[in-house]
Amino acid sequence: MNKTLFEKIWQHHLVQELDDGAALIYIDRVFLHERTGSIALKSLEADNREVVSPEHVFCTMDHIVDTLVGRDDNTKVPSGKNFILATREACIDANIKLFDVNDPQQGIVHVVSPELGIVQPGATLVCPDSHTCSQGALGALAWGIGSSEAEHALATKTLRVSKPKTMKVNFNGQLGFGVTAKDMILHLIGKYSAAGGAGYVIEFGGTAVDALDIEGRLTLCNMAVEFSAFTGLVAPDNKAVAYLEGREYAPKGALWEQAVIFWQSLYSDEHAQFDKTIDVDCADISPTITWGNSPQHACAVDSRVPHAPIDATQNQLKALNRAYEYMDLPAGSALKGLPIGAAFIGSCTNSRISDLRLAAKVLKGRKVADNVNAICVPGSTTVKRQAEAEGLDKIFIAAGFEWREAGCSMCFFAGGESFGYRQRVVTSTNRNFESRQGPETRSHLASPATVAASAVAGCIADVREYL
Ligand SMILES: CC(C)[C@H](C(=O)O)[C@@H](O)C(=O)O
Ligand code: SF4
Repeated sequence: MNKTLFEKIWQHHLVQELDDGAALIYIDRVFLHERTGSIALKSLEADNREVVSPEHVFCTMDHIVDTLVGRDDNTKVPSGKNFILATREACIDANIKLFDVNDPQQGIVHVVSPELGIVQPGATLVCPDSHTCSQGALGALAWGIGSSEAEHALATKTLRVSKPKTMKVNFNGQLGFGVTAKDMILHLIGKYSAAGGAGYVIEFGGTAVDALDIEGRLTLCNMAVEFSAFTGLVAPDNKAVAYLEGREYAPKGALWEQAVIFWQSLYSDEHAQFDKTIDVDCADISPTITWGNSPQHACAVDSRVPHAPIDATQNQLKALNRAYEYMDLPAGSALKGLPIGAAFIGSCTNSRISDLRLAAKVLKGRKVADNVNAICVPGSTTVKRQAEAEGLDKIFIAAGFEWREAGCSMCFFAGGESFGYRQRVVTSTNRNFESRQGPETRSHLASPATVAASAVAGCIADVREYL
């Protein structure tokens, strides 16, 4: 007894302890995408190995696929089409379920998997993509791997894993007005650094996490990897059960009843020991935005770019000076009111229906400022259709947003499109690394509500003034 949720899932999947402290872990599901999945499948084929259990493998076109309306297999990025064609062919050969370019269920892997009930509480799921941690929101052990590990998982349904330490992060109290799951995770990383979770699997809990809906928990877990964690997860509760019921790949009938009973055993026991615990008081969290070139450069939207701490090391000083220079924002600059050139709502962090509803609430009856290139890319075709059924597309378009097809799009320059040289972008994505959204783009990570408010204002804005 007295096990953490992670320990329970680990024990259920332990095939064998290995000599060096690592373990062989059983893998329930593998999800692939055209950027890295095609490489794993091709290499498996070259080695004359087979996908051992194709019914547990899924693949989607999200990273390179174009998101312009009327798209086909052609892409903005040279050679992108080859990835799409190779992925399609490999999935057909291996008999893998593919959510192809114009499939009604296509979308970003971490949006599609929960949406279709492919990820489930207590399961292990891997994908050669770092934001697989998102899917821990449903109480699964889901983590990002490399292409060669994906090959191993495809061929053997197992993976060699070094056991992570355990961390509990409690978000206590209630979220303030205008504060979302995105602000929670940016605040955490801003306070404890982008390396704060290194070596740990993090269970998120506390009253504010209990109060989040599943989509908010997906956003929270999405950025566990930006905290350097092995992955993040949330214990499945009644909301998780209700969320999964009736979804296409969720169990049905008697299997559903059995699954729910099992899922109800998935929580950390009262006296379970974590290697580390962090308590966050939600009263301290404001709408949060990043100012620099790392997700740890996060601060309240109504604050100023921080000065280097007096005890900063030479390396820290160097990194801070680079961030000030790259972002063209000296220490002490106010964030609110800083003019922007673009606004992006999308990505596996914040492109679900609740994100679009929230942004539409801000945009309704308002117009995007002149000179702001505003783009909304729904996370999946299902989200897009749902938004259209609710009339949200009309609100986005009337405000001056471009309304796109689903995919990773401009979260990641690999899609071949960019916001332009040194453009300042307020973005609902998860990475603000240098040139992430195009050559020397200056990305400010924030919630979709803050992105919408900033698009309207033409500068970084405090969403509380727009709700
Ligand atoms: C291309 C892919 C491997 C990459 C990742 O692993 O995260 C991408 O999704 C990203 O967000 O940078
Ligand atoms: S939306 Fe962005 S962060 Fe998410 S998987 Fe795609 S490229 Fe990676």
